Amino acid sequence: MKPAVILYKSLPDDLRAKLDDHFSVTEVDDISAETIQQHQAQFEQAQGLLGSGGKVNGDLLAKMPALRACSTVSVGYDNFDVDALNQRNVLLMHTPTVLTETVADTMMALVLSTARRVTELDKWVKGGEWKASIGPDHFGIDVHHKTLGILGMGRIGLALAQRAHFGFGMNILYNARRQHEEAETRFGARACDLETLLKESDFVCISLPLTEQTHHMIGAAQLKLMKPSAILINAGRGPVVDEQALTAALKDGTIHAAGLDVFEVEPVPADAEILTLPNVVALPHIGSATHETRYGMARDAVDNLIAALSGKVEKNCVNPQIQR
Ligand SMILES: NC(=O)C1=CN([C@@H]2O[C@H](COP(=O)(O)OP(=O)(O)OC[C@H]3O[C@@H](n4cnc5c(N)ncnc54)[C@H](OP(=O)(O)O)[C@@H]3O)[C@@H](O)[C@H]2O)C=CC1
Ligand SMILES: O=CC(=O)O
Repeated sequence: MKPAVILYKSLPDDLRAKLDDHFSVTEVDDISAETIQQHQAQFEQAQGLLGSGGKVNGDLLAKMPALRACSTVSVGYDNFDVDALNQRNVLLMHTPTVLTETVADTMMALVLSTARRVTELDKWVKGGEWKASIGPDHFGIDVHHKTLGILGMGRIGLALAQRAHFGFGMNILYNARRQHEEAETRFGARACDLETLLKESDFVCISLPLTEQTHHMIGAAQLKLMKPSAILINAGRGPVVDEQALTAALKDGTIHAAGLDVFEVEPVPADAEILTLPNVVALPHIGSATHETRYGMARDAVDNLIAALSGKVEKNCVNPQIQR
């Protein structure tokens, strides 16, 4: 008999067929308490769980006693209680690497669109406001040859550094827990403490995971250290930045602008004050959202679950130490 799995994200037809070849699949809309109650027997029997969004914590695990592996269609896994998974010997698989370049492209798009006011001026032109040659009121600021500080010099940070260094001749600063020799030798990146990075960067770019240590790593005190001309880009996770403090800093000129792909609450409420600010470029968490990359992530997530449930994990595992 094929192992039972719960699928809580729709997949392209060919990948769904591959999943069906290996498993007996129950597809659900989400992993809310209501859905679990509706499909109680299937959740109880499931050995695998594949999808993204929604919390996987002790409460859910208690309802899935047969679970052996989770496969998230994302690289970030802050939705998962890894300690609870470890206690139950449940493998957690994720999709690093496949999305790295695409997310770095998105970050560079936020750098350019905030600095050159692309979305603001697009609205202005389409609103019929362009009636004469533009003057300083509509000027932006240069990106090339400025200093770009990266918080989190992992896979995505490195890909961003490559673009900024080779594409735009930028100086690169970074802050991480350990030294990243590749970034230093290939892109001339300089490791520095958070305070120095905030003080010296023209662009502060966040590609950090959300953890207890990174939660609100950027708050009012940190924003005050930044240059008034500086721009904050966040494509890591919303709660790494205190959004209320950021809103205040953008309103009172503590910093110049922000480009945000992620928010403390997602979807960001339509009446959030931060969305009313002209110096904010807001995106709906599209870091990896291209057809090619989203397909690649779904493909990897399916392969990851097959590997995990057949005892053949070689990569993409968050907690390989618990392999039985
Ligand atoms: N907006 C979007 O759509 C997307 C967002 N993301 C987010 O980007 C994050 C990063 O992805 P990726 O680059 O692949 O991950 P990596 O694990 O490769 O990189 C994470 C980096 O963060 C650093 N870091 C972690 N904790 C701390 C800390 N407390 N202080 C300083 N540095 C820290 C790590 O430091 P060290 O190297 O020293 O260990 C590492 O350099 C994901 O976890 C996810 O949250 C990812 C994909 C898409
Ligand atoms: O936010 C997206 C991810 O893959 O993590």
